[in-house]
Amino acid sequence: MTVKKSGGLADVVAGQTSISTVGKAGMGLTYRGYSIEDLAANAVFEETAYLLNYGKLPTLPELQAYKIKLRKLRKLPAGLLHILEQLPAAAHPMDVLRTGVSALGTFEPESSATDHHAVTDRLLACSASMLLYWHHYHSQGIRVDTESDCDSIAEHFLQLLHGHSPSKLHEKALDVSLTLYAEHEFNASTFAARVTASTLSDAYSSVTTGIGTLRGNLHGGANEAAMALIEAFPNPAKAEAAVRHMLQEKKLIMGFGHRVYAVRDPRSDIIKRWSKKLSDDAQDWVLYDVSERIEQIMRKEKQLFPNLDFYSASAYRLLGIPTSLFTPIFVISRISGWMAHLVEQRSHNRLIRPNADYIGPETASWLPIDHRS
Ligand SMILES: CC(=O)SCCNC(=O)CCNC(=O)[C@H](O)C(C)(C)COP(=O)(O)OP(=O)(O)OC[C@H]1O[C@@H](n2cnc3c(N)ncnc32)[C@H](O)[C@@H]1OP(=O)(O)O
Ligand SMILES: O=C([O-])CC(=O)C(=O)O
Repeated sequence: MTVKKSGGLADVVAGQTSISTVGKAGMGLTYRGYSIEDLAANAVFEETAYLLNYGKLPTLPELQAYKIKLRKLRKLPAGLLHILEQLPAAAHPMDVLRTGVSALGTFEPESSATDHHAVTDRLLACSASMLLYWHHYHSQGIRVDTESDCDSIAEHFLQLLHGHSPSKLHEKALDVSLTLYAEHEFNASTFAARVTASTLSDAYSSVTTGIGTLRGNLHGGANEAAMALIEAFPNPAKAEAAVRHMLQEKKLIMGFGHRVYAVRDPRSDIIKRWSKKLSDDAQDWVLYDVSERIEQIMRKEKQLFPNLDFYSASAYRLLGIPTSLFTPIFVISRISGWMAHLVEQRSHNRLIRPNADYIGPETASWLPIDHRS
């Protein structure tokens, strides 16, 4: 008999949501009722973010207006540029984004006069600007202009990173990835962001909470950890030997397993196909072949499947993205989900404050300081 592990709020229903379904038999992953497969195949990320935050798919004029609105919000305040310049070159980009979002909240605080959509739009539009302004300033001493006419967030990101327009294939690959990462019910970072919202805190605080929670390797940080693993191997045979050894040593293989999904993460199949397409385009299959071999071993030895983070790693590398920017891309996308949850939490708010089972010492008699050893 398998004994189920306790703890970590596993299997606890902590509230209701109408934003997405995760792991519901017969439904799969949906955002506001639309399947992730349909969204990845047909929607652009801005359409997905609109759906999550406005509760319906935009019409063509609404989508065009939304994209234009986001395009105009890419410029950063001078004070924030100054702060980004002061951050260390060795900082992790997740810390840079966490600090950047927090700082933006001081320059453009959410007030009763500002609706939450304004914060969502601003953060969606300018988080790539923050990240890549800091990146170029510290890696090359260049102050990049973060304003651009790029049509999409994906194009804006890749153009700012590489200094030239991405191919349509590259833009679409990143765009699909943003849609896949946008929302996932009560995952750890969203739940943490909702806890913050439940105290009636501001939207920047919720998003900052989300970033801090996403950063760890058991959550968003797994895409960077998966890359470190995959790129350590020159071929599938070496990967197989090393992963078998890691499993014997009871090590975690990042990018595998999931708290809610039991047999597959539906997003993984989609990003895996994009990883293959990008490998074919580059005529370079090493990362893909190594990844597939690791997937085979994990299925065979542990009955574990890749989650979204695993094939995102090779896909991002094929887009020429440095590993330390992988989890920040997750942030750029997940802002849409965090903000949709903040609004949902606020719409019927009650402070989130569970109980704990006390397992500490019985009442102790007070010990004066000179009696302590
Ligand atoms: C987009 C996302 O955030 S998806 C998640 C990204 N995170 C990762 O990929 C990190 C690697 N994966 C994991 O650590 C886990 O699978 C989690 C954190 C995602 C889920 O954790 P939990 O639901 O608590 O699963 P739990 O840790 O109890 O795993 C059950 C068993 O499978 C094993 N297991 C789970 N995932 C892995 C893995 N990736 N590699 C090796 N073994 C694993 C555990 O060691 C555990 O074995 P045990 O019962 O012998 O101790
Ligand atoms: O749902 C989870 O626990 C983690 C995850 O896949 C996500 O946040 O996308």
